[in-house]
Parts: sequence; structure tokens; C-alpha cells
Amino acid sequence: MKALKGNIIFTSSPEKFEVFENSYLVESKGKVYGIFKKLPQHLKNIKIHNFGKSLIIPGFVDLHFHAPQFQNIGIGYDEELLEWLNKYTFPEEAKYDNEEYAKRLYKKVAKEIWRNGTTRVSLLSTIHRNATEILMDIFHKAGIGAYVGKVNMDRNSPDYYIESTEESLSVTKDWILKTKDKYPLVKPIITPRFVPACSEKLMRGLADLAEKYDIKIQSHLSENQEEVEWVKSLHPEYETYAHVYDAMGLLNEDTVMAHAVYSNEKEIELLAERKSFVAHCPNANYNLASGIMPLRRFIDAGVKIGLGTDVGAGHQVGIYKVMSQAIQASKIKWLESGKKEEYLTTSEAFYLGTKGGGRFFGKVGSFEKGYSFDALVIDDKNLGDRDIRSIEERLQRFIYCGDDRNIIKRYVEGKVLCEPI
Ligand SMILES: Nc1nc2[nH]cnc2c(=O)[nH]1
Ligand SMILES: [Zn+2]
Repeated sequence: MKALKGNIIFTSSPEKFEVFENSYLVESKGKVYGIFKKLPQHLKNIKIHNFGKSLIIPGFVDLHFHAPQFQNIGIGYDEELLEWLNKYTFPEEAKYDNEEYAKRLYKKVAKEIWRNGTTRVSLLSTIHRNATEILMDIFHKAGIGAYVGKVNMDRNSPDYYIESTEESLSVTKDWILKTKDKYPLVKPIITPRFVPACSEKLMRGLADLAEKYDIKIQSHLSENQEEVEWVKSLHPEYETYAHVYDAMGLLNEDTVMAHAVYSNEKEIELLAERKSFVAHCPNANYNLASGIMPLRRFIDAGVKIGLGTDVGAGHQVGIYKVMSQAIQASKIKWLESGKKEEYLTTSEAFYLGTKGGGRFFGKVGSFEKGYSFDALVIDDKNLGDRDIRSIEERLQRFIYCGDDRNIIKRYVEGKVLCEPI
């Protein structure tokens, strides 16, 4: 057991922050044991790490990150999604059949994710099985919790970056069997790229694998207008884009779909019914001129939402940046809706980037008793006067003005994360 002492702040629900000034956050067996203003007698002898005036917050959760696209951050944003994929993304991802290249760049990715305080992340790799296993190994060694997906694509993809349906399914099955029980915090996740790149046979086969081996699922949904039209033309028999995934057996409570910018009421309803997660990725949606997700409508419908950086369509690795971008996006929606769709508050945005996305990983993203002890220590003394500001105001200021230099300690399941080598 141990305790971190400092100013503890988190959200167990979206509406408000829970604040414990100058208190002890106690860990036992990798889980949160409790929060105490004064340590009770039976805890008097545990080790105390005193962080003084610093903030202690849950680790950040990123529900959507393309590891091989890290090399492309900040490039190609004059294009929209489909052109960007063809011109920039597929050529870069194709390089990951080279294991040396994968090792070198995936190590950089782990370092950046560590640096920015993300303690749980859902990653997409490429179609290459070996590079995907390398990525899993690197995240295991870094101590960061991760779902890692080998991407599947068997149609409408360039000749140099495509699989046959049979090969895609058999390689995915072998990879799942090899990795599903290999690491405690790193797990495989089934990753059909998106409907246009996956045949019905492939999607149904992947759904069977997910069910048989109890594996989570991630993909993309209704991100861009041309993409949505394309899906409609490929599958006119289905009501919405999400109904295609649903018919293939890919939409359930273990599924996370990125974007959902163009979801109509029927699509939102289906996502809520299936208890699926949506990764809101405003940074990426701005960069590729995709649009602004009507977040409030999803929240009101009871859809489970988390945040995603969507690197490399998103150009920043910090989920704290995405929190402020989600608030900004929601303010534009608020205006566009004639001030009807209420904009996001800071506590709501913080919730989405911690417990909201954390629910995809289990009891993650909060300091309630029994939650995984995933924590960050934030030293904000360079951001302004600490003494005249409340703990909430200081956290808000970090979200808007802070960066990785303010994050001085990271814990996952109670263990300190050292900088990955
Ligand atoms: N943002 C984004 N959308 C996608 N849709 C299909 N593939 C991708 C991708 O790599 N990035
Ligand atoms: Zn994506």
C-alpha cells in the first residue's frame, strides 16, 4: 500500500468535480483504496509520497489513436478524409511491413503517449501482424494499458496495401490466439478499418472471431460526408452506416466507433441501444474539415462517449488538448443550434477524457474505491498563481494552458511509469 498526498480532483459523474484538498489518495493492490483528509490509524505506516501543492488527477484515456500515423502528424491537412487516406495515410502505413521501421517509430509513439499522460489507449496499427505484435510488446514494456488492433481491409484499397479476405481472417485469428492472454494490460482488438474497406464476408468473419474469443471491436463511423455517401451506395439496403456494422454483428457494448459526426437520430438511437462507445475526435474533425459532432445529442440519448486524439488526423497527443477542443467544438454547435444544444462544461469534458472513455477498459478513469490506480501528478506552478485559485480553476488552466512538462508523475495500476526507452 501507499499514498499520494496532494490536491486530488476527479469526476465520478460528468456534472461536477470531486475535490479533496491536501489529502491522501491511498492505493492497495493496484486499485484505489480510498481518499483521506487524515490517514486513519491502520494506515499510519504506509509509504507516503508527498506532492505538496500539486494536483493529483486520473490518467488520461485516449479511445482512438493510429500508431503508424504518428510520423504524418501535421501533414496533408489540405485534403479531406478520402484523399488524405490515399495520398498520405496508406503510403505511410504500408511501410510497416518493415519490422525495423515499426520498432523505431512505435517506440517514439509510446514515448509521446507516456509524455502526455495517457495511461490507457485504444490503438490501431496497420494490416501487418508482425508490426502489430511489436506495438503490443512496446506498450506492455511501457506499462501503458492498451487495446491494439491489427487493421483489416480487403476491398477498395490500393494494390500495395490490401489483404485477401481469407488471409485477413486467418492471420487475425492466429494473432488473437497468440496475444489475447499474453499481457495483463495490453489486449488485441478487432479492427475492420471502415465499411468501404471491408467486404461483408470479412466483417461477418471478424464479428465471429470477436464473439468466439470475447474480443473488443473498434472502427470508424460517419466521419465525412463523402464517406457516408459511399457507404450508402455500397449498402443501400441499410438504414444508416451504423446499421451496416450492426447487421454484420460488429455493434455491441464492446465496440468503440470513432467520429460519428454525421449520425442522424436513427444512428444515435442504435448506438445507444447497442450500448456501444463513441470516440469523439474534434481535433481530427477540424483538421480534415469533416465537421462537428453533435455531442450533446449523443449525451442526451445516453450513448457512452470518450475522447480520441485520432493521431495522425489529429495533430496532438495530449487528451487534455482534446478536452478543450471538445468544449470549443460544442460552443460552435451551441451557436449553430440557436443556443439549444448546450455546450460542454469543463467537468463534462474532463469526465469524457477520463472515466467516460475509461469505462471501455473497465473500472478506469476515476478515484472511486476499487477503480484502477491510474493517476497523474500535475505541477502547475509555471502556469500562474496557485494560491489565489481554486483547485478546479487550476485544473481548468492546466487543460487549456498546460502541456506534458506539467506532468511530473504517472501511475498505472499503482505502478510508476518510467519514460519508455
Ligand atoms: N480519421 C481517420 N478516418 C479513417 N477512416 C478510415 N481510415 C481512417 C483513418 O486512418 N483515419
Ligand atoms: Zn481513425
